[in-house]
Amino acid sequence: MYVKLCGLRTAADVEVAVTAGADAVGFVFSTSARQVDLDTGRRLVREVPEGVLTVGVFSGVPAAEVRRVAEASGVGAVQLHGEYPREAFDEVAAAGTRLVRAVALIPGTDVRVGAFGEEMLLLDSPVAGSGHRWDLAALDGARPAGRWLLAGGLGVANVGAAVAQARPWGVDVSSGIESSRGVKDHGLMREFVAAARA
Ligand SMILES: O=C(O)c1ccccc1N[C@@H]1O[C@H](COP(=O)(O)O)[C@@H](O)[C@H]1O
Repeated sequence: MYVKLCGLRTAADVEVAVTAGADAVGFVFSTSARQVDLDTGRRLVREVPEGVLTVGVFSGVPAAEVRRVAEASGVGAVQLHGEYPREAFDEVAAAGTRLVRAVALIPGTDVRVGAFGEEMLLLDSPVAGSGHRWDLAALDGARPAGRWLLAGGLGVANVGAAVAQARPWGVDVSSGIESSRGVKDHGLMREFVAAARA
């Protein structure tokens, strides 16, 4: 079970995520209570050992700016949420990063992994980073194949059941590992990684 912990903002967050065994760590560069500026993001990326994927998370940021921040911060991957067209993915890919496409599972959504050139698909609630759950029954008949991550309102108490029902390749979490909005709870981070893999 691939585990990504998102919305990290401090060196201590990064250290806990890495020692807990996260496969990927996310830094939000767009407007959010979890937003990090470029200098902070660059510094945190340097704290992450090789083997753990660093992901820059963006929503509503023009592709050219995403590419600039991705290059300047040194993230290994970019996660794009929302209405980005295929051309935006191509433009960001030119920075040499890996790509994660984040979408909500609503009618008409293309849920083929790689359809926009991405390596991983992330299925999330319609409001990214809100901690809202969504109806996993929507996956019936629309379950992607391959490298897709489940997100949206996951936490220590529900990740096991969610994984059993959705059968994702991996999971991603932000709100569920916080003590208050934007503040990571290091105990919950460790417990979440263990629970996701239990
Ligand atoms: O966390 C944010 O503030 C955020 C902002 C902009 C785009 C994505 C964001 N977070 C992503 O939301 C999902 C799930 O979050 P949650 O566990 O429901 O809080 C996760 O992929 C985050 O990367």
